[in-house]
Amino acid sequence: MAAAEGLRVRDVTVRFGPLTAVDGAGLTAPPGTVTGLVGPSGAGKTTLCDVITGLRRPAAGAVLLDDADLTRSAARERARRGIARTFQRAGAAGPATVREAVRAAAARHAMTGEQPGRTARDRWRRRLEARRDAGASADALLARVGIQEYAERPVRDAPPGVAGLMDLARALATEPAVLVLDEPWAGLPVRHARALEVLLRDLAGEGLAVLVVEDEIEPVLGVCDVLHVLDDGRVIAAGPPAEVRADPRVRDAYRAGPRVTTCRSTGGAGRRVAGRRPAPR
Ligand SMILES: Nc1ncnc2c1ncn2[C@@H]1O[C@H](COP(=O)(O)OP(=O)(O)OP(=O)(O)O)[C@@H](O)[C@H]1O
Repeated sequence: MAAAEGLRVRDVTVRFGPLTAVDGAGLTAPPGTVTGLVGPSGAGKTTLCDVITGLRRPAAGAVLLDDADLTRSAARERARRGIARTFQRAGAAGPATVREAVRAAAARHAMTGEQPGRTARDRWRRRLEARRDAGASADALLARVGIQEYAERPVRDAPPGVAGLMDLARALATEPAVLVLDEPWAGLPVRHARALEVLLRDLAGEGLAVLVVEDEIEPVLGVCDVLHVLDDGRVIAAGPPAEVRADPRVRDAYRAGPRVTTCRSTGGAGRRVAGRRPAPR
């Protein structure tokens, strides 16, 4: 069997009408590694994550996981193969508690994920056991991401940072091989932010390929092994975080000032101006 190579994204291009949001971008996120993807607002990071997770079909390029080409696979198939994701605006509506939301993810995974076993009967028995244990799994995951004290709160009342960690717990409930985290530090109090850094390192230590996406370089500087910088849809630098931060092209990209982009909320008809970003210090 081929060695696990993790996630490989090659030459991806996405267009929205006349706008090229992602322009031949590529990156790798190997197992056992925290990989960073940063770039000024509007650079194309979320669109690239959508391509990785199967929510958007690219005009060109490929997404590979180990030796499988997933470019044409549906989002559900990618999730089944172990690609999990959290979103920028996390959380869910409805009356469910934080614990119930995580338990439901664990129960769903118990019934749909791969289970070891020699016979179909063995595998079915394991599924039922895993579903029965989903509550205990949820409690362990909530403790792992550090939000057990919010377990009985309705999801809709969870502060944004807690909702993000709940989404992370739900993603971990699927026992992923690749974890794509879109702005995971948004809204997190300092205590949780530091704990998240440690958790991401631990997850990589357990063999996961972690891809963490942020606008700014600073939040990911201490946690990533490799950093990619996206600007105007192109990867302009990749390598060790400190070297990438010092790269003049990266400093220029962050200094470039407001970026005029096509506005999502108007279906591409309007324009918006992204805020000025401070250059990395
Ligand atoms: N559905 C869409 N229709 C039209 N334009 C879009 C759509 N989605 C994204 N865009 C545009 O594509 C470009 C890249 O957007 P994207 O959200 O991927 O950037 P980003 O780097 O994730 O930005 P942010 O950090 O602000 O989320 C932007 O110009 C954006 O306005």
